[in-house]
Amino acid sequence: MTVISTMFDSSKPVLSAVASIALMRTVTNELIPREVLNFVQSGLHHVFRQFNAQFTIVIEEFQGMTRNQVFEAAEAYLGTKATVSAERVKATKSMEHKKLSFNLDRDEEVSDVFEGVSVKWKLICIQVDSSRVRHFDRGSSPVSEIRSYELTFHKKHKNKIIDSYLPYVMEIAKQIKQGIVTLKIHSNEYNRWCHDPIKFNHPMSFTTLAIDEELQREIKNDLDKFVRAKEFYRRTGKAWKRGYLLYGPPGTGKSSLIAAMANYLNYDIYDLDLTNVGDNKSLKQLILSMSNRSILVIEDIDCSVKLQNREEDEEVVHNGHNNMTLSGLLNAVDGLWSCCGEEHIIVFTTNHKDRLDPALLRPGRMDKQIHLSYCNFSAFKQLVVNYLCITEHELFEKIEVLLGEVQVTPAEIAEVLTKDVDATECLQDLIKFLQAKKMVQEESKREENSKEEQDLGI
Ligand SMILES: Nc1ncnc2c1ncn2[C@@H]1O[C@H](COP(=O)(O)OP(=O)(O)OP(=O)(O)O)[C@@H](O)[C@H]1O
Ligand SMILES: [Mg+2]
Repeated sequence: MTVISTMFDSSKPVLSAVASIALMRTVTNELIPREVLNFVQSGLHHVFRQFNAQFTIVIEEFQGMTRNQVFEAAEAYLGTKATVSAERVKATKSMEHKKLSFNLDRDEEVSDVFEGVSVKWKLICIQVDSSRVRHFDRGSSPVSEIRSYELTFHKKHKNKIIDSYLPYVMEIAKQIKQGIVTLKIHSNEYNRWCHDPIKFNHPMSFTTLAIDEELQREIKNDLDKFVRAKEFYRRTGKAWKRGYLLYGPPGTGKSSLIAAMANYLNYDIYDLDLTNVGDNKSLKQLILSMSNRSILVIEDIDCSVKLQNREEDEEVVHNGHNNMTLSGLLNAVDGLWSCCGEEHIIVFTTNHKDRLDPALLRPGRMDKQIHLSYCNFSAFKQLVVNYLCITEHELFEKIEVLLGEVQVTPAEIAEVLTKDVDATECLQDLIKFLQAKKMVQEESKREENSKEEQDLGI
């Protein structure tokens, strides 16, 4: 008994351990058969090897004064796991977030499995004298604890964890962040963006947008490719931006498509009113102050300021208070994109593509030109789902024929479909509306033809 108490004498841990091992060896060598001893020893050896085979990555919250992005990502990612496997979590919700979020509490552990590999996360918090802490939390108040995550796993999976798991955590965190942050729409007040952007609550999405199915698929694929192409843009030295020109008659869904794009990508919108911009320098400032992952929208580019005629650029174009030029616009846009800012989409809209200066349409400037046209049957069916909640009706056949003969915008159809609560009555009204429109369009076509014939002297 005396020996055992010496063994655990904490003042002499090394000597005690050596003494106890020697004693145990003597005792066991005499009492336990050699084979059993070998077996036990190899088992213990295996256990120790297993124990030592753990590898730990420490992810500190701050790198100097800036917050470590890996820590932020881990925090968001583990928030989704915490309620499942931790025993104590913290719940938070701020004004700008839609949902509750959960975080690990101090010293809590969460396990995770990635492609068959088990890992363990632990939040370590060390209390420190706040006067000695050199970094600040987001609200700029001194923090009194240093936080870090420890990510532990078997050594043999080191490459997989570093090359695949951590990038996966970063990606998931990004998606989570997108899901909880509400979108904003910024508008310019003369030469600067308003301080208080408005919450962007437009319900339009690619599910409710009534455009041709094929076109919709094409646009979504294009956006997906753009978002995934960071590496491509970096490798090719191109700025990570994409320009869209949306053109078509009023009421065909250009603004609705912009809303659907913003909701799809979770990008803020910067709605730039060019008539409100003083000069080229202010325009450049406005574009430079946009945040990453956002859509710059310039609606009705053909009529917002007098930019159509490039020759006039040589002189300054005066539009009331506006001293802005087309070259100014193009330079601001290209200048920004070639040096700073990431994941920017710019959308110009117009009802009259033919009135635009070719410089605006040059390849590389507008990467994609999207024609939003009159309503076809596939777009009509989407509108009916939106407004009447039906997918089939006996009157559809008749409407399909009429839609092939009449130029009608989704906005016009939407208006008719909201007039009545009864689906059949709405569709009957729509048929009447389309028939009347058909007559008017045929009449004006006849007039046009006879005018042409007169001009040609037939
Ligand atoms: N393709 C569409 N899908 C669903 N709704 C549409 C569509 N097009 C138009 N609408 C309906 O019509 C309204 C007006 O459409 P929107 O403002 O998108 O047209 P626009 O092409 O931007 O017109 P403008 O050229 O006058 O700016 C929308 O609020 C929406 O209710
Ligand atoms: Mg519009």
